[in-house]
Amino acid sequence: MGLLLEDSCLADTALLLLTTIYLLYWYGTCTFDYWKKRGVPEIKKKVPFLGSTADAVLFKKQMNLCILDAYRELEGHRFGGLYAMRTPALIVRDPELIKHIMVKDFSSFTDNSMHISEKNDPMFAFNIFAMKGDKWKYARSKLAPAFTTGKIRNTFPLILEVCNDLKSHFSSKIESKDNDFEAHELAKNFTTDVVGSCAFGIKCNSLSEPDNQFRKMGKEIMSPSTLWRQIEIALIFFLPKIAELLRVKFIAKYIEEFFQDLILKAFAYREEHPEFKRNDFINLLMQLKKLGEVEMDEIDRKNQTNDISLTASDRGKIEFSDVVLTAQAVGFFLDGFETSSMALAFALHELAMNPRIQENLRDELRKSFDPTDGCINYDNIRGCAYLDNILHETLRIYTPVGALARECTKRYTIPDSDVQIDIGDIINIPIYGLHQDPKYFPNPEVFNPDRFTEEAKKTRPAFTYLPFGEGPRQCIGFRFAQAQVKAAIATIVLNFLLEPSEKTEHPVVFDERNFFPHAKNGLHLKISPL
Ligand code: HEM
Repeated sequence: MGLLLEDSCLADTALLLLTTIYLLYWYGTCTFDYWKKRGVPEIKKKVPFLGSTADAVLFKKQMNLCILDAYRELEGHRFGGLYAMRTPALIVRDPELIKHIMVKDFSSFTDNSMHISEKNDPMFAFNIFAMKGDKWKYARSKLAPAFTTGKIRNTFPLILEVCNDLKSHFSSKIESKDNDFEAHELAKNFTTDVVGSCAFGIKCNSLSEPDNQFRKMGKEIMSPSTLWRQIEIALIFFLPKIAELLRVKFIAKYIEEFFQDLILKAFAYREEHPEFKRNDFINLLMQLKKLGEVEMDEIDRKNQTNDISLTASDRGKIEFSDVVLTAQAVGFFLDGFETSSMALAFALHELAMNPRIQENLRDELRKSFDPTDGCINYDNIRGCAYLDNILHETLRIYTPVGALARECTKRYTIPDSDVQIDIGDIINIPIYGLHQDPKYFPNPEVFNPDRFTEEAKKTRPAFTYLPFGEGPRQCIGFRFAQAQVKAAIATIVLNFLLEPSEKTEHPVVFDERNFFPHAKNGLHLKISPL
């Protein structure tokens, strides 16, 4: 009798276990026929729960390389399906179709696929990258005048101050015969100081004191130090509904408070001292707070770009409260910090690996800058075509944002097909795949800035080179990013010789544990006097 009871208990447990396994398996795979049902070709790899992104989620491959695999597998197709974990996404390969999605038919794809709660995580939710629909349009139209050529020109002297610190930093290293440096760490310290000065109005000296509080807080946002924070951030990106339910925040409370405090103190000081003038982002945020808009000068008006003229209705009107304003300054970390640091670090790496390119750049810089006043200024740096090409080629090979995920906001039929895209469907723009396609960039692994001469650009289709995205949602900070990265490169190349060190690894091996393309073993270089 006892044995019989035990047997039936075991059978019940086994049945329960099998049912649970079956249900879990069903849940982990039930979306995997989405593209097949629509007659869309798709990526073969579909791991339960992890979909086509299993290699990235399991840290087997860096995200950009996963994007490249998917892009290559769909060779010969204009578009195809993949599964970002369980979520179906349509990867679009055809540049003409990409143009439709990003520009011509933008009204069907106005949002990035990101769901962040304003209540729970305001500093991330009010970053315009995460904002949606009319609210995004309103915020973007109000913030765009803060990023014009004229505004960057005004801010440029602050960037140059940090460049001078960079020069002194290297000079004292050379003096003390410590010629080796890790380019990514250096670039992060440089970018932190630029963000501190230009966006928060403070001097943080991360180049000489890399352990300062501002640097530490910036680090916490983008590279959380504890495993628990890493899990929380993975939840926000991969399981946003659960993250919201658990009230997980991307910007942790203590970080939020730190930056909020800095901004409020800066506002208070400037209100008490109206004679204090500084051409930084705080100044522009204060205009937004007081006047409801950022003032535009004659040059801004003359060069009015698409994004400034974006007409926003009052339907999306938001109040530029202290939290919303702080979120814009924190955006320099969220959107601009990793991206710009990577661009600078990899550019230095390639210049060290390519002495002829470095020498040509030095020639161009020497001709462009007047050595008597020793001054780099915004206009002559913008006029350096070769420097521009070097930055573009760096962003092609080491694309910081390897793919974009847009959400369909209005039902759409793909031109020249009968495939319907429904509201909520995700569109993936495989930027890194395009940048590595030999059809557009022959010998894609070779660093060759001449791909970006005016003549060379004419030989390939538009929408095949997209490091800053395109259309109304294009990177709002692209001019600022280029200004700071170019100023740092020019400062270094004009004053020092860059060379590989004994520890340099080339080609770079990407760290599979990092969402962004980081060098697994660092970017070790050597600096010497000229
Ligand atoms: C090399 C550096 C940078 C790269 C490669 C980069 C790249 C990008 C890309 C690919 C996008 C998405 C564009 C799209 O959806 O079409 C983007 C958006 C954005 N970027 Fe950047 N970025 C850089 C630096 C910066 C900087 C310095 C800022 C300063 C605040 C910034 C602020 C933003 C913002 C706010 C958005 C969202 C725009 C919107 O959705 O309306 N970025 N960036």
